[in-house]
Amino acid sequence: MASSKLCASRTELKVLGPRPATLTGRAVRSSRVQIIRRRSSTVLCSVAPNQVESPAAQTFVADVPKKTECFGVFCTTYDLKAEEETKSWKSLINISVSGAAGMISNHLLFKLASGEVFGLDQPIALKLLGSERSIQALEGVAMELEDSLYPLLREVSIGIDPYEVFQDAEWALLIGAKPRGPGMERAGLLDINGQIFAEQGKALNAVASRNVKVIVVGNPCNTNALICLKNAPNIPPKNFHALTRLDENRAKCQLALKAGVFYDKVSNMTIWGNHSTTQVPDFLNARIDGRPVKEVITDSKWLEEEFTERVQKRGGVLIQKWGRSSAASTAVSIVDAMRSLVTPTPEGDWFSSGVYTNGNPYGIAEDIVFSMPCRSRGDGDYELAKDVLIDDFLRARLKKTEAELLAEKRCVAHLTGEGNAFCDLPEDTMLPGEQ
Ligand SMILES: NC(=O)C1=CN([C@@H]2O[C@H](COP(=O)(O)OP(=O)(O)OC[C@H]3O[C@@H](n4cnc5c(N)ncnc54)[C@H](OP(=O)(O)O)[C@@H]3O)[C@@H](O)[C@H]2O)C=CC1
Ligand SMILES: O=C([O-])CC(=O)C(=O)O
Repeated sequence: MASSKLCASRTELKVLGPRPATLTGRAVRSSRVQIIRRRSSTVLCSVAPNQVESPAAQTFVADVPKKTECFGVFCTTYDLKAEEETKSWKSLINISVSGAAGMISNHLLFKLASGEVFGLDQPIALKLLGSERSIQALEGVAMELEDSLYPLLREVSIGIDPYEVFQDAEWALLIGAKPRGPGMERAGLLDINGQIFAEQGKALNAVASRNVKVIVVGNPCNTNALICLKNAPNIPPKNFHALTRLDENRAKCQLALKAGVFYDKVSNMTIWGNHSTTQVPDFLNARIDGRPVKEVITDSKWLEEEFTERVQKRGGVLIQKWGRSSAASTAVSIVDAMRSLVTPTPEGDWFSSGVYTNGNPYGIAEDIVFSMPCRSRGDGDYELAKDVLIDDFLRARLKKTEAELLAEKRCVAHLTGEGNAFCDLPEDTMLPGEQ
């Protein structure tokens, strides 16, 4: 049962729906209870016993609705067990998405709603986070979701307060972030976006499911994920991921092209390190048709130089051609990343994800978010892959991307609760999409 935080105006409280019913064994849900409109601009929130008040809640003054609201057709009350088709469905899961009015989300939300990640017996609720800047656009997104008539999409709500939108989230897909503009140093981007992810980490810590799985997409995603998890001490750090699956997919495609095979023949593809141009696509451990890549592609110079750089800079080349950054393929890779956590990894294979380093077997520095090879039993959790080779070439590359992440970490110490920031980035390295 989705809970709702009762947030009312000082002068008037208008509940447009019935209170939520808690029926043992029956999945009756009512989103309508979440619609509480206010007439005055000063808002006071009365917090239900199991809920936490947003720090900003008492002082918020704006015309934009702050309260997360169910949208249109998704405000109807329904009983998931009432009809034959839905009787066998699993209980609904809550997915919160930030940057929901952005380009990546515009692909991703429709994939989630279609059942691509969780299957055709898994109803979902989408809780969309926007901002005052994007709230109108977000309504447009919600209208398109309405018009798509997805059977599995049972609830959609929109809001601008992470403390509302992340309530009971079982998945949090953190996509919204300020893009790096002309002349902006990476350090500046780290600080601006880091503040967004510190705030969202606090909100997740306060109101999300204790077992929420968090995938950070907004760049610089590794360090944003580190900031987020440090601000969410009540959620296991292992639950946080930085998206490097797009890089993995890009690397598989390049190897397939070079080997003259279809990309489903490429396995064991690790992206190590940072989602930046220091990332390391690992051709030592990857396989083509079950054979080590180096046996199939004997051109070492191509592997060490051209392949590596192509993957590292793929995003930038795409922006040059397309005039905007990868949105569709990023959305696909988010679906891949989620599916990899909820379905068992095929025997002998693995997938890449930026995860918290805490006792890793590869000699990577601890206490950063570093992309590594992972395997899952399909229960949402993962373990690091064993049987991974590391030679001198790979070790040197790992050290470079590790140094970058350690420097990024020092740059955001003020946001992770580790003292004063000291920003000495080794060089102003780029995001994959930057020129
Ligand atoms: N890890 C990966 O593999 C990849 C990561 N990315 C990253 O994903 C993120 C989103 O990309 P995409 O959807 O294309 O981006 P969009 O430009 O479409 O923006 C997404 C959302 O970010 C928020 N945003 C935009 N501008 C600002 C701003 N000036 N300040 C604060 N927030 C802002 C907005 O949400 P709102 O106003 O609602 O807050 C916006 O809807 C970017 O950081 C991008 O670099 C992209 C591709 C791959
Ligand atoms: O730099 C960006 O915004 C895009 C990006 O991460 C990528 O294409 O990998």
